Amino acid sequence: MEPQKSHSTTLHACQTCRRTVLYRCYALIHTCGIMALMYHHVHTLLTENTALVTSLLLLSDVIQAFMWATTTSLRFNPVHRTEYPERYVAKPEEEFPKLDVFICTADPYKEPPMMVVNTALSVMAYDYPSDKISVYVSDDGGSSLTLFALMEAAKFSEHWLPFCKKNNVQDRSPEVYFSLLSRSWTEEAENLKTMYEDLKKRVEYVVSVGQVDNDQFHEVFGLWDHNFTRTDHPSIVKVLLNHETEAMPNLIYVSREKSKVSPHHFKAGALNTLLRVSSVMTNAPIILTLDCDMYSNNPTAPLHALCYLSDPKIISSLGFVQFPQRFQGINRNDIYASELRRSFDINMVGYDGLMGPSYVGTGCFFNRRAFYGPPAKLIKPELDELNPNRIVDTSLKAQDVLALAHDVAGCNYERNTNWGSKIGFRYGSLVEDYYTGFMLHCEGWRSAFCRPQRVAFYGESPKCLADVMGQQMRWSIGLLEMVFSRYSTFTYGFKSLGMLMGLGYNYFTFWPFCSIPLTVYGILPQLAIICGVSVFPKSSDPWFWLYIFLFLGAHVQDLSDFLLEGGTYRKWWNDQRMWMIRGLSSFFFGIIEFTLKTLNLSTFHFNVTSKANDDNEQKNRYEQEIFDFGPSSSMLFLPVTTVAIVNLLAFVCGVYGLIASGEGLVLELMLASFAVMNCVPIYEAMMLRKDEARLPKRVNFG
Ligand SMILES: O=c1ccn([C@@H]2O[C@H](COP(=O)(O)OP(=O)(O)O[C@H]3O[C@H](CO)[C@@H](O)[C@H](O)[C@H]3O)[C@@H](O)[C@H]2O)c(=O)[nH]1
Ligand SMILES: [Mn+2]
Repeated sequence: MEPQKSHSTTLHACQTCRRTVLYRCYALIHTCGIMALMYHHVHTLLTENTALVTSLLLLSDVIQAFMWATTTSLRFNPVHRTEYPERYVAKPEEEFPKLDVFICTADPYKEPPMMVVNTALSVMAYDYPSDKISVYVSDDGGSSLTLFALMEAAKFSEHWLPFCKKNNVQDRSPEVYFSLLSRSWTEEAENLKTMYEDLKKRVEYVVSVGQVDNDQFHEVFGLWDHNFTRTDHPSIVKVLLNHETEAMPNLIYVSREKSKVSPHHFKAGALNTLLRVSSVMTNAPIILTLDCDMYSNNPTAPLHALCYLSDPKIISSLGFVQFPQRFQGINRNDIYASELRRSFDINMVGYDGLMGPSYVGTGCFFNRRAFYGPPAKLIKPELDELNPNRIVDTSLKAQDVLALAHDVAGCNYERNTNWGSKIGFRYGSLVEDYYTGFMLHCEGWRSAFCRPQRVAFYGESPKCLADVMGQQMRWSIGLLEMVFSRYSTFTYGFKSLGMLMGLGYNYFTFWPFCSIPLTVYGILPQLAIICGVSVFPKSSDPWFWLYIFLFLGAHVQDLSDFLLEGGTYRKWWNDQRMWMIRGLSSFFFGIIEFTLKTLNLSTFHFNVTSKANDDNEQKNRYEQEIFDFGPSSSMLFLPVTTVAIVNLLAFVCGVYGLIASGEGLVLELMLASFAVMNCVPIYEAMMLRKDEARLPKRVNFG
């Protein structure tokens, strides 16, 4: 398809990917293949005496077919967009809208305060009028250490921001900038580096002793007395930097009130608090949400987002502009598939051609209005001060403004209001990001996927398998909460979004259910080999070729998606291996945890993923691409190791059978071989390795 002609005034263009036609044709063929397979199963079910096995295979294949349909909806109209920020910059500065940045942190030990500092500094230093930026940091850990670090950051920013702008520095996270040693330093840079290192020492010292010297800053830190705990404390709002006194961004520390008896809704609750506090103080029409590890790597990111968010033709229904999540320090072949290419790139391009990408919790610029009801119907909040269209003309340091800011950060504020249901980030799922984006799309908001050449944000990804599994288990539970909520992607989703986008949203919510086919295909045919019976058609049977075709078709297309969106063959291989491991651990236990949670037998919290990188051995293992099962390998790995062992046994039996009788169970054996190839790192960890990150015997043998 021809690229859209871009006139010199248009700020963005959109182009359909070239693969589209081919993909649509293939979809038709694959659909026929799936229907044939279903016919085959039903026929077998009715005519042969293998009810249990066939039903299990049928169930698995129905789930896989649905999964394939959801993926296919995202291959229906993939698009690539381009922005022209240089045209935006040509505007007079007065026309640049105000920008409120939200940064969430929750635990000073899993999320080191220096990380928060770097993220905050990197966005404060945006190529954007400084006095239009306000950075709000939400600290759910209620930690004086984080506040102390941010006070230091405020002081340092007065040197850092002018330096970046004067020298057109591209890496505006000081940690990144100063770690690039190959530069030839100017004296100015050298001085700043010393200043930064002193700051880092002070912050890290405070973190290591666990408290701030109370005598020195009694006025501020006096709040942290012996009654203060992270789960029980009053609301704190501190203006650390303020552009009324100088041409600097605002920097505001917020720790909402917590009490053990009020629900706080984890990150969604924190974000809603920031929505209100920022409304009261600055009420910028554009909001950027970030996790504390996601520092800015591209100083022009806001301009890219504004190419969409300022376009009068689309703004009335444009809810948000999502940037991909990218991670720093991923090892060469990405052994844990934590780049999540399918989630953060491939699928996004697909959604983008429908209604727009889902919200992924970080690196997203919102239209503030989107949090207050559908495009055509503003839902008024309970206070006039929270109205998204209000123009703020008072000082954010005025007494009444500060008093109200503390009020709206109170833990009982949301009682009997629309917050979390009709207004703001939505409650009820541990994947508050996916859920909120879904609800906004259902209301009629659209979104755009923005992927500038220079990556806009970099974050941390888990560096050991146990952490990856923990994260994905939390997601699985959150996704199941969505499936079984009133606004299920299955029912409400299809009704509100139509067929393609509805299917697209079910792609993720369906993840946990994939543990069923993975378990069945990981055990059943293998047991069949061991017992010497067949579950799949023999190689002389024409149905044999249908299996070959479907397997190859699905895998080759998956690989092609991967390569077309910038992946490599090795990363794809690791990605599909992780899919198997995740399916047998995170998704599997996610279903169990969710069931327990629904029956009130367990409470699963938002366990924050650790971003601290201080374990050198773990770091080394990661860099050498050695699977790290963590020091205390949990039950989580039991299904994976069981499947690995069963497959190895089946493989040996199968090969033996083939040699002994000349004719074997070809499909079953092919499947077992495929699984064995995937399980190599697991065998190594079980049998060959001696280091502390191997799998302990306890997990090997139950
Ligand atoms: O009670 C809480 C719990 C978490 N967070 C913050 O939420 C963010 C995300 O937490 P993290 O542990 O990093 O989760 P991930 O699994 O890495 O995050 C992905 O998945 C989450 C949903 O499960 C989304 O919120 C994230 O944006 C998305 O990157 C962090 O900044 C936390 O500080 C809070 O503010 N309050
Ligand atoms: Mn994260």
